[in-house]
Amino acid sequence: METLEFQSEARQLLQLMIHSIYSNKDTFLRELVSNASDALDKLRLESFRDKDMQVDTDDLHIVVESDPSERTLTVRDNGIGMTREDVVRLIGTIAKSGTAEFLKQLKEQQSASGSSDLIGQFGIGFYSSFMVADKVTLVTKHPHAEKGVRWESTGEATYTIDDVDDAPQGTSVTLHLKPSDDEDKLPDYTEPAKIREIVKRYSDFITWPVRLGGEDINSRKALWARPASEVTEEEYAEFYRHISHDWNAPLETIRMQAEGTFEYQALLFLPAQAPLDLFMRDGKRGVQLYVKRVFIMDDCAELMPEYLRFVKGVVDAADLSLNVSREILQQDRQIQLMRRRLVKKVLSSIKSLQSSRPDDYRKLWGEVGAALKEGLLSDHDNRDAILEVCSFASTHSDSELTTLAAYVSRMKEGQEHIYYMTGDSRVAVENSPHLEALRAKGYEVLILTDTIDEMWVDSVPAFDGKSFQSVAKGQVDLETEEEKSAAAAKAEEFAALLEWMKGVLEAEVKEVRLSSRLTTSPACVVGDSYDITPTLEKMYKAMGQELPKIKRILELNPSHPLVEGLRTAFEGGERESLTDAVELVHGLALLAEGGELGDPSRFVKLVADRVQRTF
Ligand SMILES: Nc1ncnc2c1ncn2[C@@H]1O[C@H](COP(=O)(O)OP(=O)(O)OP(=O)(O)O)[C@@H](O)[C@H]1O
Repeated sequence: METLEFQSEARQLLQLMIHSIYSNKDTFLRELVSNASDALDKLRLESFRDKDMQVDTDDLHIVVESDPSERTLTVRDNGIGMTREDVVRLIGTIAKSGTAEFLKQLKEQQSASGSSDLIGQFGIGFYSSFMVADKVTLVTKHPHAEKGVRWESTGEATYTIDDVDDAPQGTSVTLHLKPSDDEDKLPDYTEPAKIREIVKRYSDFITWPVRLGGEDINSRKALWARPASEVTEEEYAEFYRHISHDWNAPLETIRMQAEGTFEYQALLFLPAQAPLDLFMRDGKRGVQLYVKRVFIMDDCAELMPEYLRFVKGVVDAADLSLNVSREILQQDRQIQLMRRRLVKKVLSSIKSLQSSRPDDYRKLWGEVGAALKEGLLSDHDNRDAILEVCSFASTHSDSELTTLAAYVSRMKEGQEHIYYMTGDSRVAVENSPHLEALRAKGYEVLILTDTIDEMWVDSVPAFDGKSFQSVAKGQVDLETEEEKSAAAAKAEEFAALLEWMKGVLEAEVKEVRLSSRLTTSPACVVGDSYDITPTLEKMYKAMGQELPKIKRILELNPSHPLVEGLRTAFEGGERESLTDAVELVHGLALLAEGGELGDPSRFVKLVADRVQRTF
């Protein structure tokens, strides 16, 4: 027999369970039944794939047994079981993404209010047994392992692990229950009526029989196969928890049914809270594939595109083979058709949420909007539908986001484009000089600060016939004919200075020109229409991509006294001290947009030098 230590995160979680004041302790049984059900799914699937595997799949089931005199409760399945390595890895450590984050939140919340209700928002799994038991024994056997394994722990720092010669197929988990105690809200879990009640409440839809005293106690009716009118909100919520491990109720339930040549039923959920792994590299997609009520696979990429990875649920197709593989799914035209319909349905559900339950829509957008926007790049067919459900910050309101339709409805007479500016933060964008002329004209500007925004704006041509125009790129055409001819005259006056400045700043900029976007600032830097933005440039560099230096354009405000002064001095023949001044103007323009200076120490020296001369 070996004694091993729990990994430190696992230990923390166990301590939380042992000392849990979480009021709903009944849920431990749901977790055990849910694990058993997954193990049965896995065994059946393996046996389809590996015909030589020596397993008995005739009567796959879950048994719950209690012994009031010993005060034990056992949940047993004849599923896939675990090898010794599995037990150490799966039970001794917590590999689940988001656990560290959960523990951190829990600590913060505990220090704030002393409550631990957050436990209820996290899939707590096997360890939840320690809410009700002071010792847990697990015996398991995997079909590929010669011997079984016996694991035991009191939930303190260590557990023991030992070989077992005669373990049956599958897993049994035996809880040595704490004494029942009404005060501590700890009912007697050895009582059959209590067990029956909990299984009915949480696990009724489990596709495998759950047996108690030789009797099946769950109805096993797949929710998606029952008439919508018969399924209660609670049942949907329980099912959602079972498949998503999200303890919040779903924000929206979507049902779909297709009959005819290719029959399928879908039950999908939109979350009230983003999955913890939404932006993690190995994050999962949430749709499971069933064939005629039989679980086939998790995380089915062929059914839901990546940008909709927050959608959880089940698709049950009637006409596929139980042996269906990912490769087959990828090539199947019917599956592609089905996926297209599922995507359209999800997008239209979000759209109707937007109009019928705007608060819920806003909540959803806040949680998953950044993922949804990825679809603007990857899903050209549905681009318009995605644009319709997008919301953005804008100069119209400090706190409320706007849809594009609302933006368009507020467009000023003569305004042709949807103006936007990308940047690191709202403050940086709002204070940037690029916005000045648009502000003066009363034009609204979208403020785009998500990383993904930098990318989709370049590839999405228009919304409702109005093209997207960056206020920090290209020429911003805001002038009337009169203003244009005045500007042409000004350009003439400044031509020599601009040419000379371009020479001075040759290493930094590709052009110096007069601006139509400035009203109060002396200068700003802008990109050409097809140049990548400084933020994107930084991102590519951070990913290790070598890029040629991207020169931008310096724009001057001809009515600013500083710029006027430059011209006067230039015409007076001044060159040497003007060179420094030109460098300073360029540096100021970079700082004003929240950008980075090429050579900060030189800039500081130039400024210090100027300041000194004022004494
Ligand atoms: N009855 C069982 N049979 C086979 N494997 C099991 C069984 N119970 C647990 N396991 C294995 O142990 C792992 C950890 O279980 P645990 O309940 O802690 O987390 P989980 O089920 O992965 O996630 P969650 O708790 O969020 O549902 C499972 O993923 C599974 O691989």
